Amino acid sequence: AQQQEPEVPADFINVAKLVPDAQIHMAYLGSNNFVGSQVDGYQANKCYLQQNAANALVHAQQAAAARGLTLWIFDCYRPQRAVNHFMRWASDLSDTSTKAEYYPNLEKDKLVGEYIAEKSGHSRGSTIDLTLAAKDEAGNWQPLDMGSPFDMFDPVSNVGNPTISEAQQANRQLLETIMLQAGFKVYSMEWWHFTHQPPVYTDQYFDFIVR
Ligand SMILES: C[C@@H](N)C(=O)N[C@H](C)C(=O)O
Ligand SMILES: [Zn+2]
Repeated sequence: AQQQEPEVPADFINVAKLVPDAQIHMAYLGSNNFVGSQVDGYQANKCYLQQNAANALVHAQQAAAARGLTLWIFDCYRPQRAVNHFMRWASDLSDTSTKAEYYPNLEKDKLVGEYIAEKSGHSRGSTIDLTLAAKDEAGNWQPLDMGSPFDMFDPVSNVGNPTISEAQQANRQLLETIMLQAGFKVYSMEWWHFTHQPPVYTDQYFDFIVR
């Protein structure tokens, strides 16, 4: 008999329904990510979060909008099978095809732990990876310059890294302030990674497919 796929938990929300103006660009749905291919468990460009985190994100979007900006989302709930895919990728030290773009200064065997979690808050539904975006002259949203791209696994992505410009530091600070005021805490190693406080689930790792 075919195995049943887990359902979306009742208290998980499709964020686009609450925050329709946010830009959603789920990084692990396509191949433009550190794995270099579509990641297991992502089948749609949808951001799911646990209800409390989703409600809080409404406030973050309002604060961004008040400054003429919008939230630009890279990842939200992450199925455990995606994390398992990351771990398979990380253990294959012969595949370094994305090194130049995503971890130019670190060895691949140093990524799991500080930069990629084996048990991720994303799979508990209260964690989101995001940045801020502004409209360009043509009226298209463009991510602000944060001094390093999303998923650049490198000290330059650490919060408080002193080597980036003042403007880049100010952009990171603005993102952190907006998210902090909405109830999220930044992860010190990655300027884009925020967890809503207190997370509702602390040791449950969900595995429903994003579709
Ligand atoms: C992989 C990166 N986007 C990320 O979210 N890292 C943290 C540590 C995680 O995997 O939870
Ligand atoms: Zn993250």
